[in-house]
Order: sequence, then C-alpha cells, then structure tokens
Amino acid sequence: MTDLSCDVAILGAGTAGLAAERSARKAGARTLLIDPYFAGTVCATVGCMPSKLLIAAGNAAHGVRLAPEFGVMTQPPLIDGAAVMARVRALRDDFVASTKEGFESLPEGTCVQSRARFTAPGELVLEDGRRVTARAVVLATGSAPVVPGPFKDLGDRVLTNQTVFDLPDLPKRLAVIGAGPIGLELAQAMARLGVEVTLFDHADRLGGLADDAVHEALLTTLRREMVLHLGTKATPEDAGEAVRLSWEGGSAEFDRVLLAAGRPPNVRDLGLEAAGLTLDDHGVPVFDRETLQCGEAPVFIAGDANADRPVLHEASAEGAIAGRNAVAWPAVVRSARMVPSSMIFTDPPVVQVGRAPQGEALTGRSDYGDQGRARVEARGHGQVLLQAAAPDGRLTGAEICAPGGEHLGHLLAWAITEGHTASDLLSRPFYHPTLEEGLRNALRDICRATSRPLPGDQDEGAPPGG
Ligand SMILES: Cc1cc2nc3c(=O)[nH]c(=O)nc-3n(C[C@H](O)[C@H](O)[C@H](O)COP(=O)(O)OP(=O)(O)OC[C@H]3O[C@@H](n4cnc5c(N)ncnc54)[C@H](O)[C@@H]3O)c2cc1C
Ligand SMILES: NC(=O)c1ccc[n+]([C@@H]2O[C@H](COP(=O)([O-])OP(=O)(O)OC[C@H]3O[C@@H](n4cnc5c(N)ncnc54)[C@H](O)[C@@H]3O)[C@@H](O)[C@H]2O)c1
Repeated sequence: MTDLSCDVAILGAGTAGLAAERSARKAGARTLLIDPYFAGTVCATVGCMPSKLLIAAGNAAHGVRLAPEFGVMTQPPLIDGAAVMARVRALRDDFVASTKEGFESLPEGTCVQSRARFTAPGELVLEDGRRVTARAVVLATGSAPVVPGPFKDLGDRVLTNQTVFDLPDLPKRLAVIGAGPIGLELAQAMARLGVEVTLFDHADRLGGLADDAVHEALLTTLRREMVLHLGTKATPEDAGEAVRLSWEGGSAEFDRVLLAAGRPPNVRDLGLEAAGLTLDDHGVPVFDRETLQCGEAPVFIAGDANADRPVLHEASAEGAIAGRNAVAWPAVVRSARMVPSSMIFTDPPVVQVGRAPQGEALTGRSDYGDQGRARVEARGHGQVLLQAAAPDGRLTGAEICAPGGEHLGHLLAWAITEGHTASDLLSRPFYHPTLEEGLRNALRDICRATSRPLPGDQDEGAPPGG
C-alpha cells in the first residue's frame, strides 16, 4: 500500500468538491479527490433534479385539473404512480450519468474511493490505512437528512430525500415532517399526484418566510391541496404496515412518512480536532465566508458542509473559491459573495432574495391576486414584498410567493447586485402583459417613500391588468 501526497486534497466529490478540484487544478495544483462512493452529486441523484422531476409531474396533473377553468373540459387526471416514478428515475439517471462522466474525465489517479479523516494538520488517513499528505485540504462533504430518534425504527415506511425517489409507486397516505424547501416541494408535488398529504412542522411558519402577507399567500395555496399542522410535534408509533402519528388534538395512520426536517453537514468523523480547527456549537469549523478558510489553517470548507448557504449555485461558487485559495494559501484572496437567494419550487414559487436594509426600511407590495397576466392564466394569487434602503430606495431584498416568482427573483437579485433603486427599475421597459409588470406597484410604493420622484417621463397609469 503506497501512501499518497498532493498539493490539495478535496474531501467529497459533489458539486462543491468537483468545483474545488477544477479550480485547484487550473491553478496548477496536483489534486486528489476523495469520496467513498463517487455516486454522482446529491443534486443529480437525490436532490434538485429528481425533486424537480416529481414537481413537473405534479404540475402536469394540476394543469389537467385546471383545464375546465378555461372551458377545456377534461376528466380528472388518471395518475399511474409507477409510470410517474419510472420517468423520475429515468431522467434522474441521465443526469447522474453525465455527472459520472465528469469523474471519468479527471486526470488518472485523481479519484480516490474512500472516506478520509485527519490524523494531524495536513495529514489524512484513508479507510485502508493509507496516509495522504496534502499542503491544503478542502472539506466538501455535503449534508445528510436528519432522522429524529422516534422515527429511526420504522424501517422503509420512513422516507427521506435519499429514498423517496426510489419508491416503485406513489403511496396513498403520506405524512411529511418539516415544511422547509424539501417538505414544501415534495408535499405539493405528491398532493398534486393524488397522494393524501399531511404536512407537519413544529414551527409556525412555512419555508422560513418572515412577511405575514407573503406567508399567508403560501398558506392559503397549500391549504387547498393538503392538510397542514403547524406549531405541532408529531410522535410516531408502529402500526403494522402503516405508521401512526399522534399530535396534540389528533392522530392518524399513514402508509409512509417523509422526513424533511433538515440536512445537517457531514462533518462528524472527519477528525477535525486533529486538524487543529476551532469548531462551532454544531461541530462545523469556524470559517471566513469570503475566503472559505477555516481559521488560519490551510483548510477550506465549501458547499453544504459549511451550512451557510446550502443551495447549488453557492456550492459551486464556494468550491471554486476554496479550490483557488487552497492553492494560493497562505496568500488567500477574498471574494465578494453573491446576493443570497433561495427559491422553493412550489406553485406559486417561494423566493427570498437579499435582506432587509440596515437602518430604515422602505417597503413596497404587489398583490398578484389582481395581476393581469396571472389572472389570464388562472394563476391570480400571490404577494411580493420589496425592501429598500432610505433615503434613495436602493433595493436590498424581496420575499415572494407569486406566479413566476423564480423569474421575478432573478430579476431582483440582479438589480440588487447592480445597486439599482426602485426608480432605476421603473425607468426600464416592462413588456405588457407579463408577470414582471406586477412588480411596478411595489416599486412605485418605494419610489413614493423616497426623496426621488417617480421617473418623470414614465406613464403612471396601468394597462389592463398591469
Ligand atoms: C431534495 C433536494 C432538493 C434540492 N433542490 C435544490 C434546488 O432546486 N436548487 C438548489 O439550488 N439547491 C437544491 N438543493 C440543495 C443542493 O442539492 C445542495 O446545496 C448541493 O447539492 C450541495 O452540494 P455539495 O457539493 O455541498 O454536497 P454533495 O453533492 O452532497 O457532495 C458531498 C459529497 O461528499 C461525500 N462525502 C461525505 N462524507 C465524506 C467523507 N467523510 N469523505 C469524503 N467524502 C465524503 C459524499 O459522498 C458526496 O459525494 C436540494 C437538495 C435536496 C436534498
Ligand atoms: N429549491 C431549493 O433550492 C431547495 C429544495 C430543497 C432543498 N434545498 C436545500 O436543502 C436544505 C435542506 O432542506 P430541508 O427542507 O430538509 O431543511 P430546512 O432545515 O430548511 O427545513 C426543515 C424544516 O423542518 C422543521 N423541523 C425540523 N425538525 C422537525 C420535527 N422534528 N418535526 C417537525 N418539523 C421539524 C423545521 O422547523 C423546518 O421548517 C435546505 O437548507 C435547502 O437549502 C433547497
């Protein structure tokens, strides 16, 4: 058994790890990419892509149910659960295959299939006892679903994002525990596919939304499609083929329980103490968001492993920063980070972009219940909150639950990045009739609250439904 050495060792061959490896190699480093499975990224295998595939199926069924609203008469959709799941897996496998091709194109000897843990700063040991010495290390080990104690002994009646997409058929009665992004997306998709869904969260808010009106818009949508129990703790017990959940004021049996109660980082068992790192209360190394460096050590942490911004584009960006800085160490370079954003692909989508300003906040609202294009498409429901800084109305943040939210969210994230004011955006074209037009009400609210007038050469009227 030959020990290994490299300039940069990357633990984890997911999105962040692959980006770190690419960026370190581009900067001239000899790299080793260490992963126990090389199964493909979480995004492709059990994350973004299969969840979006299930959502697409749910939305197809929803479209059929909505058709009579347009005078297009149909029968209720007949859902072939096995066919739905087969399509999810077939396309998922395509995405996974292309991720795996990426492993094959790496220089020979780069991939090391094993788990690694630190034995000393700059020194790791693999499962087979081989030692790896590295000038710098990137931690990109991702995250994994939490399974609270009482749910642990219920076998395959309990699902997580790691198992739900392998169901051969859709369940009849599904409990979803956790109303974060995973719980919301999958609960709605399943409900639209004819599954009787009950969604539980011990918090009172869905999807971490702060604004009451935006939250209410999501709540009313979901209440039409499933049973919701918020601010409730559900306790499971074995009920033979099913699971019985009990909560204050009720109890019911479910064929399956989907746990979507969070995904803590995979940082245990990495021997982080041996690496001399300072850990926070959750065992995650304390790190600098702009360099991804852990303290002063030649160790960098990227993607879900640092639990900072657990979304795909950030995993990829953080991997690139960490890989480059691992090579540059000790001369690490600070990177300005992107405007934070999160998009939950419910219908309507739930979007959070940027943040409230420091100091006085100017706010504007748009009601998509009365928005032209949304009503044309029988999607007239939703709320947008825009936040801006005084005195000039520079946009800083948004909370959205409205049709087209993912597109509105991008527009706003880019405007915030550019430092645009509400007045700046109102001076730009808004094509009619689009969902984007709906933003103008919120932008005008902000404009009126600032020292800046509405752009003088813009009509303040509204086209039909605009
Ligand atoms: C159901 C679901 C839906 C999602 N949908 C979206 C979405 O629509 N949009 C979005 O932006 N984000 C979404 N996300 C989040 C996104 O998938 C993650 O933020 C992203 O995949 C994280 O990438 P990563 O590289 O940090 O982790 P991963 O891709 O999980 O990679 C971590 C790697 O580390 C390896 N590893 C673990 N332990 C060790 C060890 N000890 N040594 C070596 N290697 C190890 C693992 O095998 C794995 O290959 C979703 C997530 C889930 C679960
Ligand atoms: N569209 C997207 O970008 C997308 C989609 C899915 C997942 N993700 C990423 O995956 C990560 C994990 O998602 P998640 O939804 O599992 O986690 P989360 O931490 O965002 O949400 C978990 C939810 O479960 C609740 N909860 C926790 N324990 C509970 C319990 N015992 N009983 C009832 N409720 C409980 C919490 O209050 C919270 O609302 C997210 O941080 C997100 O960034 C992103």
